[in-house]
Amino acid sequence: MPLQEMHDIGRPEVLRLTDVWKTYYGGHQAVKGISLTIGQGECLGLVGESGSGKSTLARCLLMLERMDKGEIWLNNRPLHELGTSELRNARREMQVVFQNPSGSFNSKLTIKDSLLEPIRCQNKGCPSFLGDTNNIEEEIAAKLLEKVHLPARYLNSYPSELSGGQKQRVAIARAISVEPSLIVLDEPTASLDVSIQARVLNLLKDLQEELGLSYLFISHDLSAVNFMSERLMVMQYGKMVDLCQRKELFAPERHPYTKQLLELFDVK
Ligand SMILES: Nc1ncnc2c1ncn2[C@@H]1O[C@H](COP(=O)(O)OP(=O)(O)OP(=O)(O)O)[C@@H](O)[C@H]1O
Repeated sequence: MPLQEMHDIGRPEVLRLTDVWKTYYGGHQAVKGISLTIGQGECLGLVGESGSGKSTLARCLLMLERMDKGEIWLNNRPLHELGTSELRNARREMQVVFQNPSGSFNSKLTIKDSLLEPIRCQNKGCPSFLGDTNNIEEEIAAKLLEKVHLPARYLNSYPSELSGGQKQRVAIARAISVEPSLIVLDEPTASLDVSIQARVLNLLKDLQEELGLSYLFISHDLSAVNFMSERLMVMQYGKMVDLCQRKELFAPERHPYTKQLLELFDVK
């Protein structure tokens, strides 16, 4: 039985990938026949060493990279069949938080303007989870910062005035601001000091529980993936080699590579 069929995810489906393949110019096959599903309010963890194809898969599902073949369904809409303008709208239902927060901001924009960019672009008002803000931008931005535990005084700062961890918090606030169906977290803590990493992971987890967010959490670090995710998927050389519920991670039938990662990251 194919690995992806091992689980009834037991909740409405947000994202489904079917048999996704990606070959780069020069012939390197980075993604080889990956299928997966993510349910509403679920965090699916994707782990694998550097070069295993995790980011390529993420870029394919975000339709930033053209796949060789495969299907991508978001809220039961076939993204792989949409034309450019429909795709632009559908893509807005997904937000991404990348590894390097500095690269995610325009250095000339204040934190307030960066934060409000997606809401303005999508002509959206105040996100429902913020309660009453009278749709006043200043108030929306301040409340968004509050959600990621940053004081409103940073609204008029520029990205260069914030630490890496603070910038990543702003990137998270920006991602949740448009109430997306799915947030792709691509190594969101990899560029941060070890002391800050756990705090950002805790924040992501708290927000997921509070707002019922759906995540694809990508990392090379199995302990981080284990902390964040209800289900874990393991990639090696572009293929999915293992898929399990968190509670099954230590089961004897795990793939040898999963067992290797468990040892490497000393997951208990
Ligand atoms: N634009 C590209 N052109 C050619 N090859 C690429 C390109 N991007 C990635 N690759 C190759 O595809 C493979 C998968 O890369 P990818 O970045 O998806 O892996 P990854 O698991 O996300 O690794 P990392 O954690 O280091 O980002 C690697 O061998 C990489 O060198």
